[in-house]
Amino acid sequence: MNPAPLSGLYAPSLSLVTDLYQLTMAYGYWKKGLQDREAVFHLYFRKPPFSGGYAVCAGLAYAADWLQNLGFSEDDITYLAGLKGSKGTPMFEQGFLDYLRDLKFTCDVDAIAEGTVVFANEPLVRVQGPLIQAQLVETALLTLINFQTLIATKTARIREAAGSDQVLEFGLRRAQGFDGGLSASRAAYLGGADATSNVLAGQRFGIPVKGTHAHSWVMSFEDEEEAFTAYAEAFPDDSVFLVDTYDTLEGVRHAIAVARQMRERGHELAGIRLDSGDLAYLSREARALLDEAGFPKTRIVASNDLDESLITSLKLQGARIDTWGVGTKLVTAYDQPALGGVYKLAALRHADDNGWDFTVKISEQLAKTSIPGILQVRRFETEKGQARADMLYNIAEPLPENLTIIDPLDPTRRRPVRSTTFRELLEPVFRQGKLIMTLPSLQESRERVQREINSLDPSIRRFLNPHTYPVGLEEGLNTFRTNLILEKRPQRPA
Ligand SMILES: Nc1ncnc2c1ncn2[C@@H]1O[C@H](COP(=O)(O)OP(=O)(O)OP(=O)(O)O)[C@@H](O)[C@H]1O
Ligand SMILES: O=P(O)(O)OC[C@H]1O[C@H](OP(=O)(O)OP(=O)(O)O)[C@H](O)[C@@H]1O
Ligand SMILES: O=C(O)c1cccnc1
Repeated sequence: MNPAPLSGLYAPSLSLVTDLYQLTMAYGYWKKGLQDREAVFHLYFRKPPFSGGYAVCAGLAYAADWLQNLGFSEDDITYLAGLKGSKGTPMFEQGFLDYLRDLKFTCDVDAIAEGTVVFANEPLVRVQGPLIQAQLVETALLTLINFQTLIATKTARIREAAGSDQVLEFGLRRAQGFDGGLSASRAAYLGGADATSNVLAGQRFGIPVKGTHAHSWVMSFEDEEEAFTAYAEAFPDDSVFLVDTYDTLEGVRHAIAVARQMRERGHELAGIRLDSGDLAYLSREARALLDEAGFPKTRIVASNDLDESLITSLKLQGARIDTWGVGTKLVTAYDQPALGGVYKLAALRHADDNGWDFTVKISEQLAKTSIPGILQVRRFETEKGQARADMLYNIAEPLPENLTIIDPLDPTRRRPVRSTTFRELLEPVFRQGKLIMTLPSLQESRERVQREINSLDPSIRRFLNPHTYPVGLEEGLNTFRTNLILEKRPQRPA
């Protein structure tokens, strides 16, 4: 295998992108001599975002880039050496700082490919290696994967609502900072947007860049016709006029007048954009005016706080919109601005022999109780590639011949597995710290998203009260987990 060189393409090599507690724990492990004890962590979320039925996995390319460059620079070490505890003494002793200076990433990492549809409790990333390293990478992995998975999922929903219409991502100005904007543009393209207005995302990732013009363009001329004419002179074959600065339908008439002059010079008006008012009514009226005037191919672009539910509603209202410009609500994931992905310890190598101690974090709610083991996700499919059910199982234990999956939240819900067609979702990405996966291109991951979403039943894809896709624990894993919970939870007398 010959993995693509990443080095800094996605994530700058900033190993201090972490929470202080990762370093204090690391110091503690080092002092106790536990730094090299082998550990396994899983990164997963507990509920798909937006009250939806699925999520689209994203961010692995960034995570792989960041992991590949993990290491503490002289500047990092100097900064850490200056950190003081409450008594004014150095937080970390010199021996530990020397250890950090020489630290190289040596873990195994398995992950689900970007663009795959994923569900609650499924490890998107599994990290196995020295405890100190596997713990240190938690924060960065969560930062990168939570946000991009969230935005890719949001965009997949917007793409679902838009059907085969064009979707343009316009969010940079409303994004959470430069990087929020850049990684949102990448995740949005992966999730199904056709292009972005974000020029840096175009340069960095090869995403097509597209756009129209602002109201200020119209306002800086004497009148609308003059503004449109001037824009058409600059872009005779690529003009999309924003028609709502003063009065939308008057604006459409002015656009048509300029389009006629353009046609005389051998050019066609590409489109108009509506950015306010009743987009259903105005798009129908605009379409009628353009068609009557002989411009049936001039596209209608709409923008203004759009999201998947507004797009669905506008389509139901018979809107005649060809292109949806979506900004704020996409890049900020407005209705659920964070994915609550977590990173939990699931196994520790015995101190004295080669076996494993599987670990569980217990919670009052079963939904928050973690799953022990070294997990793999097996997706059972029909012959035609429709996803039927997913099984989480512990690769450290043998699988029985007859498989049964059990709902982790309700052990009375069990399903025998009949399907013999399956694929294992977690794939090797790093072995002993070396990137061994040839990461797919952004384009390939984008195509995967649409294939993956098509593999889901419409009942899981719908926005309102989607059906829950079956994800179960393999029977042996379920029994093991139940017993482990019983063993760890104090049995208080009633
Ligand atoms: N037909 C429609 N049905 C439902 N929502 C619509 C419809 N048309 C537009 N909207 C949405 O309604 C919201 C408010 O739009 P509206 O144009 O009234 O407000 P605005 O942004 O303040 O406009 P203006 O710039 O004219 O003040 C926007 O999110 C817009 O996308
Ligand atoms: O509504 P969103 O989904 O966030 O899409 C992006 C918005 O950004 C622009 O507005 P803005 O008022 O910033 O600038 P403008 O003068 O170009 O309209 C554009 O006109 C959209 O309304
Ligand atoms: O090109 C556009 O029309 C555009 C770009 C950014 C934000 N709103 C609109």
